[in-house]
Parts: sequence; C-alpha cells; structure tokens
Amino acid sequence: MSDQPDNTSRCPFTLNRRRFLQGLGAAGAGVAAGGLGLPARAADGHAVTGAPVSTTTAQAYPFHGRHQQGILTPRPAAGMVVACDVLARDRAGLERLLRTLTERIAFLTEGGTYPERDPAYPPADSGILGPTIAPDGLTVTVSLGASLFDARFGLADARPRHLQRMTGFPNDALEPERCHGDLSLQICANTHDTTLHALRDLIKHTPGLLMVRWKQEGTVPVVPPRDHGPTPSARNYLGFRDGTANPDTDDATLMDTLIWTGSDPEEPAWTRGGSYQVVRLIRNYVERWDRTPLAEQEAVFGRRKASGAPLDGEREHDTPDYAADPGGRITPLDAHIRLANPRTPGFETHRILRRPFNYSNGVEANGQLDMGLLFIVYQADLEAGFITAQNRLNGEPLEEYIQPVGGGYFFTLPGAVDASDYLGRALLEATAI
Ligand SMILES: C=CC1=C(C)c2cc3[nH]c(cc4nc(cc5[nH]c(cc1n2)c(C)c5CCC(=O)O)C(CCC(=O)O)=C4C)c(C)c3C=C
Ligand SMILES: [Fe+2]
Repeated sequence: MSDQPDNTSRCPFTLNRRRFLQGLGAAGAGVAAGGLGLPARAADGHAVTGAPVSTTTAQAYPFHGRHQQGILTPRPAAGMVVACDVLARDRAGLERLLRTLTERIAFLTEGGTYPERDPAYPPADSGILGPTIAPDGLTVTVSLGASLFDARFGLADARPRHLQRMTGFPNDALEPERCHGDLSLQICANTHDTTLHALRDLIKHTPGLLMVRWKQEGTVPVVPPRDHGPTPSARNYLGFRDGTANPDTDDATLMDTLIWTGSDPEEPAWTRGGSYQVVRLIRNYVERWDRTPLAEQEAVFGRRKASGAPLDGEREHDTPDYAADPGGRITPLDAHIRLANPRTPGFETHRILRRPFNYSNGVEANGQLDMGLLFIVYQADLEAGFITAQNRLNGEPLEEYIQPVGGGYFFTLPGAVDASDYLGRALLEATAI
C-alpha cells in the first residue's frame, strides 16, 4: 500500500475532471486548458512541456585517432571545463583512472543504451537523457596538469617540456579555488544537458580516483544556417566576433607546426600528437563596457563591432595591413588584435588556436553581472604561444574591462588510436619501472 496521503479530493486535476474536460469541444477545451491548467498546445501541436526538438542529436565525432577531439572540432553551443584532483594512490590506480575515462568517453561520444539493473541497486546512469543516449556532438578532451608530474606516480622525468603551474600576470586577480588541477576535462556538445550528463557519468565511474576541484560552464550563441558564404564567427559577451583570425584548422601542416606537439626534439616522445591547453576564466565588466562609446570599443579591439572587420578593412576576414599604418592612426598600436598578433615577419610561430566559450554565473554582491569568457587555447609550445601573447597584452586598454580570475595550464594527451589503446598509455609505458 502507498504511504502517500490521499490528496485526490483536493487536487484540481483529478482523473474525472480531466475526462470531463477532454469531452469538451475543441474551442471549449482550448479555453479550459488556458484557465484550468491542461497542457497548453502551440500551433504546431506540441505541448508546452514537450521536449524542445533538435536536428543534431545524431552528430558524432569518432573517438579514436591520433589526436583527441575537442581541439580542431568546431565549437558547439555548450562547453565546460572541469578541473579535477587525482585521488588515485599509485600507478595502478592512475592506470585504472585513465582506462576508465577512455572507456566511458568512447561510449558517451558514440551513444548507446545503458544496461538495466536490479532495482535494489542504483541505476546504471543518472537517466537525465533517458535510457538511450545520443552522441549530440559530444567531445571530452582529457589533459594533465603539472601537479600530476610530482612524486606520486613516478612521472616527473616525463613531464612535457613547457608544462608548468600557471602564475599570475599583472592584471590577474586569481582565486585559488578556481585555479590549477591534476587533470582537466573539456566537455563540449550541442546541448548543455549532454555535457552535464557526460560529467555525471564520468564522476560516477571514477569513485576514489578523481575529485572535481572547479568547474566552469559556457555557451556559444547559435545562428541560423546561411545560404552562401562562410558562417561568421560567434560573438563574445562584449558583443564582438571572436575567433576570426584563428589559424586555418584545415591546414594539416600548419596544425602540425602550431598545435600538435611532435616537431620539438626536446619534448618527451610520448607527447607526440598532444597539445598544450591553457584555460583562463576572464571576468568581463559588462556594465562599464556597455557605457563605453562605440568608437572606443572598436579602438580597444581594433575591429568593427557589427561586422568584425579590421579597422582598415570592410569584411570580417580581411587582413589588416599594419605596415601601411606604422603610427597607429587607423589601428591603434595598443589595439588588442595588434598587440596579440603584430603580423611582423616571424611572428607566425607564436599563433595560438582559441576555442573560447561565454560564461554567465549569476550576480555579484554589488549587483554586477558575473559574466565573462571561458578562454581556452591550444598550442604546440606554451611559451611561444599563450605566454608570449599574454605578455604582449599586459597593460592593454582592454584590461579596464576584464580581469582573469582563474584557470590553469594543462597538457592534452595524444588520442587513443584504437579500441586496444587508452588515453595516457604512452606516458605510463614511458615511465614504467
Ligand atoms: C593571451 C592571449 C589572449 C587573451 C587572454 C585574449 C583575451 C580576450 N580576447 C577577447 C576578444 C577578442 N580577441 C580577438 C583576437 C585575438 N585575441 C588573441 C589573444 C588573446 N585574447 C589573439 C591571438 C587574437 C587574434 C589576433 C590576430 O591574429 O589578429 C578578437 C578579434 C577577433 C578575432 O580574431 O578573434 C576579439 C574580439 C576577449 C573579450 C578577451 C578576454 C576577455
Ligand atoms: Fe583576444
């Protein structure tokens, strides 16, 4: 017998009452639904509470390959970075963790049905996407922090050459509880729920091995499909198109030079096919920004706000010609894009691949919106890439409107090439005693 109180006499939507209303004519039912709480229906016949429909749930990125997914893969609408502490006590535990992550990510990114369990036990899955999950463009990218290469697991001699603990830059106000980590998970998908589902699955399968340290979720605004021409870059929360001047990810030779570790003979051999990941949580002071004149906003970035074009061009992908403007009359010398990439001979080796998401976390005690950029970049050499760019940007006019508050440096593991491989295998084999 149920231990719930019998509320039927007080409930306004009893079965009998529903049956009565269903017997009304269409017009009468419409009125009644609005007034009495029956599921309201839109013109296309969907109930208000029916699930929103997506056409991209079947989209899948193959998990196995030389490189992990989530780096050259186009940014989807939802992303998050989760930094974790590794709780495993020894190398066997670390191997178990890496094998489990590999096996779970392979399943989650392909999709499938969870096994049914004896109801006396917890279900196999959180169930937030139902018993069968679709891939929904999911990618999970696993990277290691410098702290994992301490004395715990005997990895110290195999640390990637440039991997180090992130240190503060002059404009930083880093919050310790939102910095660093032994391991980062970058989780991206077409919908936010798919990223959260993946995270809960990974946590459920790694008890005693992994603990979340901090997490930042983000989004990218979606645009309608276009009939012709390239899709313009998405906008950040300062209203500017962000990502325009990224290196061409279809150029495999360029990616081998700029993004994938492998060409530097000083790097440990196991790192081949990986990449350095930088994550920065950068607060945007949007109230101040929204009261700044348009001309000043455009001078801060060196680009037009509406089109994303450089100040000396007309279209988003026009190339700025700084050589023709040595004094900075058109594009100020301290404009963000001019500092970040002066486009001088030889500077190509310092280019980075940016893959940021916008974040909105709520409200500060002073009533200001806590919004910003979950800035994620990849490069083959951390010092030649992010650190060089950030040092050039120190003191830029944009700093009046932004403040980095967290993040970390990580090394993204090479991919698992087939079903017999696992993420981190080459590292563990290279350091086997
Ligand atoms: C250290 C590297 C960088 C940080 C930190 C950074 C923060 C940051 N950037 C924007 C907005 C834009 N950035 C743009 C271009 C751009 N930014 C960097 C580097 C960092 N940005 C680079 C290397 C470039 C490309 C420069 C070039 O090659 O021309 C742009 C312009 C459009 C584009 O190319 O993407 C915008 C807009 C914000 C809001 C921000 C911190 C909150
Ligand atoms: Fe930038």
